[in-house]
Amino acid sequence: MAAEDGFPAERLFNQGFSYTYDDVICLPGYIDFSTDAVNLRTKLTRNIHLSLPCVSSPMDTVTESSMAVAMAALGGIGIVHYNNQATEQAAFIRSAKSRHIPLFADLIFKSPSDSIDSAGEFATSPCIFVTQSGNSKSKLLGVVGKSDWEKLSDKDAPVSNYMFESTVSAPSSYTFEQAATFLVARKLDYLPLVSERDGEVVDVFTKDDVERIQGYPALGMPSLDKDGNFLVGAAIGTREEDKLRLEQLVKAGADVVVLDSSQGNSNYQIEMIKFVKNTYPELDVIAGNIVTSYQAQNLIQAGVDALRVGMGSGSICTTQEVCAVGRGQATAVYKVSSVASQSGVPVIADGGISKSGHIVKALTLGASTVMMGSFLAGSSEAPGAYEVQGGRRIKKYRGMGSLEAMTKGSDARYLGDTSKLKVAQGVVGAVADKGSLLKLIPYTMHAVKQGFQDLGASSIDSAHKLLRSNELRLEVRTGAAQIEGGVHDLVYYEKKSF
Ligand SMILES: NC(=O)C1=CN([C@@H]2O[C@H](COP(=O)(O)OP(=O)(O)OC[C@H]3O[C@@H](n4cnc5c(N)ncnc54)[C@H](O)[C@@H]3O)[C@@H](O)[C@H]2O)C=CC1
Ligand SMILES: O=c1[nH]c(=O)c2[nH+]cn([C@@H]3O[C@H](COP(=O)(O)O)[C@@H](O)[C@H]3O)c2[nH]1
Ligand SMILES: [K+]
Repeated sequence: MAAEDGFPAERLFNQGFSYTYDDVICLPGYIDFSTDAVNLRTKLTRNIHLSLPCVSSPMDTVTESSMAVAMAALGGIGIVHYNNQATEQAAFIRSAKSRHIPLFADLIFKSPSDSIDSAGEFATSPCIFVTQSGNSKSKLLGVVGKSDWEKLSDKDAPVSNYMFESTVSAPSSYTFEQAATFLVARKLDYLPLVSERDGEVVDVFTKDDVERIQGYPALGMPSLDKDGNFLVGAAIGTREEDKLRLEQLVKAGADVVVLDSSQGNSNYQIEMIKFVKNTYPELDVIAGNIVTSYQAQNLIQAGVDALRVGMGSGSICTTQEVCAVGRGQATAVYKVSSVASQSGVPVIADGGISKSGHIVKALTLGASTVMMGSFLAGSSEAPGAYEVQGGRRIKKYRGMGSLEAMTKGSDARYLGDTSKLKVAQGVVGAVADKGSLLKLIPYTMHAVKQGFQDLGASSIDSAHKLLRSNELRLEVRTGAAQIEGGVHDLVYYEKKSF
């Protein structure tokens, strides 16, 4: 029996302090396996398994179709936001479910009689597709490549005059490897991927994409539904109209629904959980957000399949300042998961993740997955374009409770209902460019595996066993210990993570 050292979680988190990830530190355990032997396979909900514990947040600057596709391709999942009309949210889900490759081309369509005004029209795609309707909802007639258009003498001519009609395409069911082989073998610059069902162009795959994706770490096991399509989640609210919204989302193929509120322990959520469970018994429901055991018990009793934990911990959140309600995220995750684990309900640690070490702590303190907003919002798969500010590439990131997001939401959801008083619980800001998720997530997960190895946990389950058996030992870091734990006393340094 080893000498008593450090505190077990149940003692550390019962002293009346609200701790966040940075306040606590895990003491190392015993290593008898390699980093590569660490398996991060986990559960999002009672019935949904993921090969990575990563979830993207339902925010309008984080998760639309490109994010959902990339997250699922990596083995995590994206939750599509609902700050829009139900038809738009359903379209994001349909689009993500129709893809098999983590690409993010923003396709441009023209009808045969349209012309192309400027090279700027090719900004997001190397080619422009021509269909009868001028949108994706009809069969592909031809393609115009940017370099071909630039060589034209009469640029005002309708595209039908010069489009390339016998375009080579591949079925949208192709995997990355199949499509890459096809493109390389035929020496193509780009390859449209076309739905076998109706001939619609689902995506376009370029030579650059092949090279880019081949330069990233190998994709792990993707998150797929029973038909082999990517798993995609969707968020909704708890109002009457959200029931109608949900009907459209389920038709579009949503695999799981998140009831998105800042304080989930309400009659509105409990009623909605019951409605969803009665109407769609096959659909898993994630409720929240919550931070206490009491809140957890209520939602578990109502029949939730997972709990989303975090109130005011998010990078853009001002809830604790405005409402004086919430909890330090480490305490919240530990307390909720202690109750939820007794009923087999997985916990999603939502908000406050800015480093791989935070992910290690969240999972070690009982969470099965982490949900991230700011960590992912600077990736190329997040919605919106990059801007350059002070020589840095940045992307906009905003809270869903910011005035700006609420105004947009009310316009879309409540058809311009501006009569309600709105008080912000979030801010509008920006985050730094992080490149593609296809690189960011594998490196981050490798760092998490290194943390697990140090702890002596070869899986998320074994980390939870160490926690519950009190073998996991923790301590609170003083302010000085936190400074010591970071980089210090250097005149100059460059921090490059991978
Ligand atoms: N995790 C966090 O710390 C926080 C997250 N947020 C995010 O901001 C967004 C908005 O959050 P909330 O303001 O909590 O949204 P919400 O729509 O759940 O709640 C807004 C207000 O409407 C009320 N309400 C909900 N359903 C109702 C019904 N059926 N009938 C009557 N009243 C009803 C609620 O009680 C609340 O007062 C969400 O995306 C949320 O995730 C906002 C603040 C904190
Ligand atoms: O108090 C809040 N006001 C807001 O406007 C807001 N918008 C999002 N969220 C929550 O923050 C989480 C993302 O946090 P991170 O950027 O730290 O990952 C998200 O997943 C949400 O739980 C909000 N909280
Ligand atoms: K905060």
